[in-house]
Amino acid sequence: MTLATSTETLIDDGGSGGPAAVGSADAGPAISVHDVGHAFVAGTTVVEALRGISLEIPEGQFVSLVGKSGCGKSTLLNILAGLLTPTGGEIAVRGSGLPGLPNRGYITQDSRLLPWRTALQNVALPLELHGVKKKERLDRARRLLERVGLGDAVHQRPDQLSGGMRQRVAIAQALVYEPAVLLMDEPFGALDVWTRESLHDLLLDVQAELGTTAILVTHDVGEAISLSDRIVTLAPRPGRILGDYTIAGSKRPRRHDALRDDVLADLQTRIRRDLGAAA
Ligand SMILES: Nc1ncnc2c1ncn2[C@@H]1O[C@H](COP(=O)(O)OP(=O)(O)OP(=O)(O)O)[C@@H](O)[C@H]1O
Repeated sequence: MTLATSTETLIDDGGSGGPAAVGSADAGPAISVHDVGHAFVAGTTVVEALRGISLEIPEGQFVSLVGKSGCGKSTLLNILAGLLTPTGGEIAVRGSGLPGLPNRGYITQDSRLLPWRTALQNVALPLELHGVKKKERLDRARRLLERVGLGDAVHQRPDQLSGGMRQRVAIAQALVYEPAVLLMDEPFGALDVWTRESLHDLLLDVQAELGTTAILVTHDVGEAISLSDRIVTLAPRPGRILGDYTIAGSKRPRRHDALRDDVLADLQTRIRRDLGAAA
C-alpha cells in the first residue's frame, strides 16, 4: 500500500485480508460544494464558521468529516441538509441547488423520534409525508425495523426503547424512503462499542445495497477510517479544509480491525497529528 500527498489516495497492494486495490468511485458528483462560507451573526458578534469550502462527492461515496470541536462540521452538514443557507458560495445535491434539494436522510446523535408514536409509526413517517399508502408504508417500515434487529419492538414507543434501539429506529427512519444522500451528525457518539459496531455493519450493508452517498460527521478518526471511502479533515477558526484522503478498496475487511493494517494505522496517526497541530 502507498500513500500519496496533498489530496491523498491510499492504494492497497491487493493482498488478502486488507482492503482490495483500486481507487475512488467513478460516478458523477452527488454533492458539489463550491467555495462555501458561513458566518453566524449574533448582535455585533460574527463567527466565521466556514470559509472557502469546495468539495465534489461522487455518487455512492462514504465521506467522513473529521475535525476538532468548533471547526464547522455540523454547520457544513446542516448546509447540505438544507437546514442552513450558506452566506457564501454554492452547493448542489444531485444537480439541484438551494432551495429544492432532493431527498436526503438526516441522523443526529439524539434522534428526534415522535414520543407518542411507536417505532413502526416513526419509521413509516417519512413515507406518510410522501403520500405512500398505509399498507405499503407499514410493510416497508416493518421490513426495515427487522433489518435493524428490532422486529420484536415495532410496537414500542421511544421511551420504552434503549438509546441504542432508538438510534436503530432513527437509522431505519432515515433510510426508509431510500434517500440518495444520507447525512449523519455523530450518530454513534453516545453508544457502547458493541452497539456502535453492529450499527456500523448495518449502515455499510444498507449503504452498499442502496448505493447511498453518505456523509458522516465524527470526532473519532478510527470510526472514520473503518467506515469511509474518503476522509475530509477540517481546521477551525474559520472552518476550512485541512486534508482530503481517499482510502481505496473494500471497506468490509476494515470494519473491525482497520487499525491492524499498518497503512491505515499510519493514516490514523497522521490525521490525529495534523488535527492536533491545526490552530
Ligand atoms: N447558531 C449559531 N450561532 C452562532 N455561532 C454558531 C452557531 N452554530 C455554530 N456556531 C459557531 O460556529 C462554529 C462552528 O460550529 P459547528 O457546530 O459547526 O462546529 P463542529 O465542528 O460541528 O463542533 P462540534 O464537534 O463541537 O459539534 C463554532 O465556533 C460555533 O460556536
